[in-house]
Amino acid sequence: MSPRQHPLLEMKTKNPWHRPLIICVAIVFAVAVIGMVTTGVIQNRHIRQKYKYGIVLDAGSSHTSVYVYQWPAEKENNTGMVQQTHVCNVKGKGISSYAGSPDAAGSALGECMEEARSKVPTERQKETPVYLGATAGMRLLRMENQSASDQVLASVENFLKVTPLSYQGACIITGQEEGAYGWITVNYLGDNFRKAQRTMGALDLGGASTQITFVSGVEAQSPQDFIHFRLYGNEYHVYTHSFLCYGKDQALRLALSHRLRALPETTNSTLLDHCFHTGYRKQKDLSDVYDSPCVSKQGTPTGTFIHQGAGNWSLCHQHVQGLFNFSQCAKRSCSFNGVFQPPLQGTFGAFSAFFFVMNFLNLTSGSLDDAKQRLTSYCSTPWEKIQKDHPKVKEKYLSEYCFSGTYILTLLEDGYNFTSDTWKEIKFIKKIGDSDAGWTLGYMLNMTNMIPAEAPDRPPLPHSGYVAVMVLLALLLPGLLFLGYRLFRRSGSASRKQIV
Ligand SMILES: O=P(O)(O)OP(=O)(O)OP(=O)(O)OC[C@H]1O[C@@H](n2cnc3c(O)ncnc32)[C@H](O)[C@@H]1O
Ligand SMILES: [Ca+2]
Repeated sequence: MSPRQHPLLEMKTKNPWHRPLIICVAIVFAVAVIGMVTTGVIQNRHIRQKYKYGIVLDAGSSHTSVYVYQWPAEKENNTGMVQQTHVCNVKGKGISSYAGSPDAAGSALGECMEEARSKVPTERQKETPVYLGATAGMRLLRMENQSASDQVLASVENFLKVTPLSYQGACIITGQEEGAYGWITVNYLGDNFRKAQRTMGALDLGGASTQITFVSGVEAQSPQDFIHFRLYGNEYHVYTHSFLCYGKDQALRLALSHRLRALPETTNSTLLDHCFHTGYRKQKDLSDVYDSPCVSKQGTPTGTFIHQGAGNWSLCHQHVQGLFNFSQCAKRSCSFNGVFQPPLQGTFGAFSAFFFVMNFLNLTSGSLDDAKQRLTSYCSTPWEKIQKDHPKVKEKYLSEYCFSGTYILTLLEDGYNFTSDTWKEIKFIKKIGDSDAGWTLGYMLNMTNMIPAEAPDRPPLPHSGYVAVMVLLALLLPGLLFLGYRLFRRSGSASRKQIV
């Protein structure tokens, strides 16, 4: 009998797509696939990221900078999310220089505040916090003249209060806070907290103070030099010390005053300075040296002196060493001036003037001995050649690089106890990613509670992993159903064949 004549075999060769059940299953399957793809596309379409913003004013001794930060609105507590998007340097000197005309301190911030505001979308401005932190320049002014310092702070406060932003306050931060926030900044930017990896110490050299901060396993000898942090579920025992008057401008004043002491008290006497280049000669006011609580004086010195360079690094080094007291230490170990410092630990990020000066002198890499040799040759270069080689550099900075470089080497080696071996642990840095190394970011993270003490609980899979697994399973299931159906049919028809 031919297959055409047998009704059962005839049914077997019929096109299965004509069966209503198969058609239904195919339609449902197609709708499910289309639905899945559409949901995936809609769900993952590009959503315009919403950002939050924060502004911090760093009112330093030498100048004020305005920093704008931004971070994704829904990821506030994920570390590494805050980025610096803009910085504006306020024209003129630091706010402490307005002691004689405090009313002008606030309006001096105008241009930069306008620029910073323009970086924040209008609808976010009302909720954008603004903080001003003043550092060593204002600490010195407060020591000298509390009412002048209050008036300067009131002036900046009155100015910032009337901007459309959310003003949160202006204050003089302590040296310890300055050191700790600088340490938080470099480690936040290095993602060391979230990854629970070794932290980096922070070295900050300003105009009026300098800070050293690092994690130490040593028991606290002087509790005031230690801060305890619990960040992201990890404990940090951090040593920090700020040396007021040991920023590079105040150190230069101190050095000049030591040398002036040895001169006869006649006006316009010549001070021969080995930290300045031969050929450098300038008449300066005594008040520029003595007008600071960092410099001891009798009465109010007035008049002028001739500042003349003599370019000799080893003599300059000796003079600079004279600014520190290395002999007295009542604690187990000291940096200088009898200040406790535990043994150095780990790598260090050295920023602000540490970077400006060492970068100019090309000393950011190489050994300590190298640095000394190159500085010896730099300091002995005549002033005329230095000026010719660097016509675009500000004369004040240019004339001071020999002193500043020598001061930095002395502070790091004799002061903080870095050696030829540990020198390589110092990384001279300006920025990490797009953000400047400095205390301002750490300050804002702290004020806005953006680094939680505990790490937030996370689902075991990241979102993308979860979506991939679900899609894979969703595709696999109909496939398996179809395979099962085919197998079922095959075994069904085989048993029917046997019956036939
Ligand atoms: O922290 P405080 O002590 O309050 O001071 P500051 O915040 O004003 O200090 P900075 O780090 O801004 O600058 C440190 C010093 O470096 C100087 N400086 C800035 N840019 C420089 C450059 O390019 N070359 C050399 N020196 C520079 C500046 O005048 C200060 O004396
Ligand atoms: Ca500073």
